[in-house]
Amino acid sequence: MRDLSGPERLAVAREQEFLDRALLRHDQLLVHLEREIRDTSNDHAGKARARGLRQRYEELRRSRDGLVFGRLDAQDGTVRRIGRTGLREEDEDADPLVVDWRAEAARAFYTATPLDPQGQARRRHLRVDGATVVGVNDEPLDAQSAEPGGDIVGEGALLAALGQRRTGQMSTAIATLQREQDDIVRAPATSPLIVQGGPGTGKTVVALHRVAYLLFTHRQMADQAVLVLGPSARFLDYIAQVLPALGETAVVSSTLDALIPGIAVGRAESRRAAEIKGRAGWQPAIESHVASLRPQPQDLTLRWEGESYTVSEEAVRQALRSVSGRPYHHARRVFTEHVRQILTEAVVERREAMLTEVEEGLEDVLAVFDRGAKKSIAPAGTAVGAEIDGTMSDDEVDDLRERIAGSADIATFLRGWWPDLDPQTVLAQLLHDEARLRRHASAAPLDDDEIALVTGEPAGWAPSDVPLLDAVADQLGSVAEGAGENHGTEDFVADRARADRGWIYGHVVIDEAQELSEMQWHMVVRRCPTGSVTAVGDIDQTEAAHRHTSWDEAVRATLGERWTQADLTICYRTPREVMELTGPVLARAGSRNDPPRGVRSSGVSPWESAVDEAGLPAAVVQAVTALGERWAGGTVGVVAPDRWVVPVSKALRAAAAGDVPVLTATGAKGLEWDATLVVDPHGITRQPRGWNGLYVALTRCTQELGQLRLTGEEPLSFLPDE
Ligand SMILES: Nc1ncnc2c1ncn2[C@@H]1O[C@H](COP(=O)(O)OP(=O)(O)OP(=O)(O)O)[C@@H](O)[C@H]1O
Repeated sequence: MRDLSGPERLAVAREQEFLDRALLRHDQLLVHLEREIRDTSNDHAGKARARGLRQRYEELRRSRDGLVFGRLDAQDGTVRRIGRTGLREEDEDADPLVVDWRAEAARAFYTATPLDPQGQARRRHLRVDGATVVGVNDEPLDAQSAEPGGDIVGEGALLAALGQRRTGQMSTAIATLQREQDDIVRAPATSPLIVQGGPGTGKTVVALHRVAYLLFTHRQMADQAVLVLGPSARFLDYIAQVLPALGETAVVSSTLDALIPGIAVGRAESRRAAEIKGRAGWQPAIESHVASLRPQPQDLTLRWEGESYTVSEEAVRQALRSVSGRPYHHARRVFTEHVRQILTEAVVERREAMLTEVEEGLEDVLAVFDRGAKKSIAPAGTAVGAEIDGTMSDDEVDDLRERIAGSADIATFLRGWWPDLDPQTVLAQLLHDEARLRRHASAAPLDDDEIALVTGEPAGWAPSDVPLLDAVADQLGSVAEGAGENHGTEDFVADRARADRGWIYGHVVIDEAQELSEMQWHMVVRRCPTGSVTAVGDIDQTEAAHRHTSWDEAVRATLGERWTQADLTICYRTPREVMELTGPVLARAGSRNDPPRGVRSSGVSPWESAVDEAGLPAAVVQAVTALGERWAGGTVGVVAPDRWVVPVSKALRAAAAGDVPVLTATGAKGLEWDATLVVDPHGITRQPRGWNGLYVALTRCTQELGQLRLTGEEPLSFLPDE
């Protein structure tokens, strides 16, 4: 620990005193909550209350680490402590002991600057180790302290956080969120928001902190859960700690490939196939295909209690028309209701006709009696006449309706005529039948080559089939009534949501959103039709097969004009020395954007060296070993073109060079290490969208970048600007 100056030592002692008090209160509140949970009643209301209390307990328990990390002194002398969660005093009317970082009252902590002090005089960041305050960083917020262009908030604390060794797990940034990030975290969530930012600008940080903020501010979102979509399982692993650390449990995180319960991707695919199958034109094609599978109008003859009843073709047509906008199985349910109603009416009508006949016959008989016996035995209006007056009572009709509704024979007959369908069979029918494909894809026709490629694909599902399956499943709807509606009995809403393809989420967050095809966008919108979506990404890092080079192109087919864009401009991860290399690479990737501005320097120059093919694996082992030693306690990652991944991994394993990941640029998306070794950078550029891939590879390090190129290739650092 460094020596503290006199004033800082005094400040540390004061903050320690406060932290001790806050920790004591924290522990008291936990005990109090435990007692409350134990004492809740066992009825429905009690259980719901206990669920809420347990959630609060969990949030509070996890907030002990980082309980207080900041302090804001207002110009009027008011002092507020900012922490991971809010803590109230015993006296309910008193000001809170600690303000939750997500509360409006904490906002100035992230946004006040000397040029815009928002009534504040000083911001203080606490450096805390366990339960001990080890230092403070103070930042005066008066106009004299203003620096031109100074847009970094709490610079000392931020640089200390950024300079730390990476653990392989992302950590929270609640103490040092920057102004442009905070604006996005707290932006309204009523329509889609797209956040464009270069590598390392904190897009993932912003996305995850936004989830925590939204769940805190809009409690109803916690009942619907929030969906977080990431590019790979490795990436989801990397961010897995952040939301629980922020106290959030109502979150489902997934890749798009794994989002449909029961469907697993079983094969890879060509880029061409992925591009073709990602196009928005599949949506109308699938709608048209599924619509064509509905039964056609015809006379339907049903048997009821030994008699036949025919629902005319015209009546069937009308009933079909009235359900045309609904998903296939849902439409069948409503259609079945119609038919049962028609049958009930027909049975009633026939009964009544029969009863009328019986009554008329009886009257004739009575008349004969009357004439013969000269006396009346059943004058009109007596009990006999009321029972057999040609109409069925309401109770009788209700009973009939119920029996028809419960009739297994009628249900089986209608299911035979309008059968259950499953999404996988229906999609396979479309994909492997050329004539059908041409017919239904007429709105966005595929050319002959494209048709041949799609119909010739092997069995099993590739990633681009998943959104198609989802679209089919959506058009079909669920077979069982009530499925897909947001209810169930599991304790955690996330478990219910995860198991239900049709779940509607309160909010959806997409990381690396630039990779989404149009059909994947459809899949997202289906899960949140209100458009409460935050998508973060960098259009310049796009590697996916689609051809979009702007957000507008990427989302026009699904979001239309209904979205706004926010930008992140400062790179927190990659040191300035490395960012300076990326300008020409970005230009070659076809971007018109400048790389983001690096906020910090690592003081380590990026390096490159050349090696021949045969010697490359050994050279990687040597370089990785050296980097591992230099960044001991941190992490090293290798990014290489496809063809080098296996040989380089083998060489590292054989040399027992530690647990160093060797990934393609695609696999490295969103990840970071203290040091990155980029292997055969020219090889990376020769892959499709290779310059974008190289841009990803170069921007993964927080400290040091090394490159091993093949002998004879130009050093990338000497690339001319284009
Ligand atoms: N305000 C902040 N305080 C502390 N650390 C931050 C802050 N913003 C970003 N970082 C750190 O900077 C690094 C990059 O952030 P992040 O991964 O969110 O960037 P990104 O924009 O998603 O990058 P990429 O496009 O490369 O995936 C991470 O280590 C993150 O913790």
